[in-house]
Amino acid sequence: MMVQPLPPSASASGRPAATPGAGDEALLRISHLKKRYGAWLAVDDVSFSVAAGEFFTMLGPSGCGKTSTLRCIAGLEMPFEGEIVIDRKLVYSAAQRIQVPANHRDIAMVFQSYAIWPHMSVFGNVAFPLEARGVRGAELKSRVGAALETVGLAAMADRPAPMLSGGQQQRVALARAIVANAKLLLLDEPLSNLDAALRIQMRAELRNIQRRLGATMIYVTHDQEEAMSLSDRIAVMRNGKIVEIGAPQDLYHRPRSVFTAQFVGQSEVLPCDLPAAPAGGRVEARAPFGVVMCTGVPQGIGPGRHGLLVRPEHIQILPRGSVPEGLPNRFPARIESRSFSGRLIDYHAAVGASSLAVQTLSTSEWEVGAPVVLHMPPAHCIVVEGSPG
Ligand SMILES: Nc1ncnc2c1ncn2[C@@H]1O[C@H](COP(=O)(O)OP(=O)(O)OP(=O)(O)O)[C@@H](O)[C@H]1O
Repeated sequence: MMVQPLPPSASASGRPAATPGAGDEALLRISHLKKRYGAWLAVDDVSFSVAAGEFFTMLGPSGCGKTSTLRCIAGLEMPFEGEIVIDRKLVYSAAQRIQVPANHRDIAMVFQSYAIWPHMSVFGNVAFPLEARGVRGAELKSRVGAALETVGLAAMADRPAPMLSGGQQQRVALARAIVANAKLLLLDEPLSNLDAALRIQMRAELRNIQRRLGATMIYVTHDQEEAMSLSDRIAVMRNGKIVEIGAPQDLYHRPRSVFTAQFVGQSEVLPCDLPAAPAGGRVEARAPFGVVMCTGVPQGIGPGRHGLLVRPEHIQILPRGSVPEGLPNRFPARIESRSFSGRLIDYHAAVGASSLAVQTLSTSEWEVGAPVVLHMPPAHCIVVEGSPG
């Protein structure tokens, strides 16, 4: 293994070393990673593992440290603390003063800008990483052909790179990344320069390619829909730290933190008070408009100020006067606004001094000003850690 000594300023973390042990199946393991630009701490104690064949996404707002973390994995940035292990090889360790150069890590990268070479053909672009490793002749032809086949560009091998659409250029970049069979594919907002329709089409293609190849992908995006549709697991990031890691469904339906609840799904979170700790997975939360029975309570939440999340599609609008007796979480409300978008209608309803977003199928319509009852099923009333700002 080629090892580049770290400069004398790189310090040991003092934490227990996180080297891979016997039976460790993670393809990538990052432990307590920190990266600074001058005085700015861009990556602040980031740790996670990614299994072989997993599609793992770092999601967060602009400037939260996603790209810096990805570039540390690639060896394009020098952290100052922590460890990175790729396929059981220690490629970075502050404690052991190890920094394996980018070209000696078993990775390939796809950038937002595609970074394909305009003076080369499609074939030339995809062949480049193999030629750099000494692959020639029939093997080169067949491996480039297979990569182009995978991304649907086999018929365009001879076309000059500038004579391609944005989506086709992105496919070339993807083919170039997969052609060398690197252990780990790193993708930094690869779809963000494409128009909306093509982005959605490429999402599906990317996921299919990943599944077919069984590739391990680390993906960076600030687009929560993209992250949810592509990923096996998502790390939600904020201010250089990981807030929460989970499967898309879990982060959407059972987020732990106010930040995740708001960022994933773009829902409002209301302040609430828990007078007592949950018992048997149930708790009564005091929201601004009344007491809400919640059964969606993450473990470890205690009494005090928290956030209450009810996704708009989980709130039912019922006519006043015909609400079944004994139905929990019924609140009189008035429709404030409505926005028709074809299959769905987005409402805002005033409940006490609060305004709640409600989304229904357009098969049921309510007029602005209509007096209604909002029903919030307890299983969809989620208490999250932290207080909305
Ligand atoms: N080369 C650099 N020099 C100085 N500061 C940098 C450099 N690169 C990134 N930063 C800063 O580090 C922080 C994290 O940047 P990073 O690019 O990792 O965030 P990001 O989450 O990927 O953002 P985006 O989605 O906008 O790309 C930001 O505040 C950014 O301004």
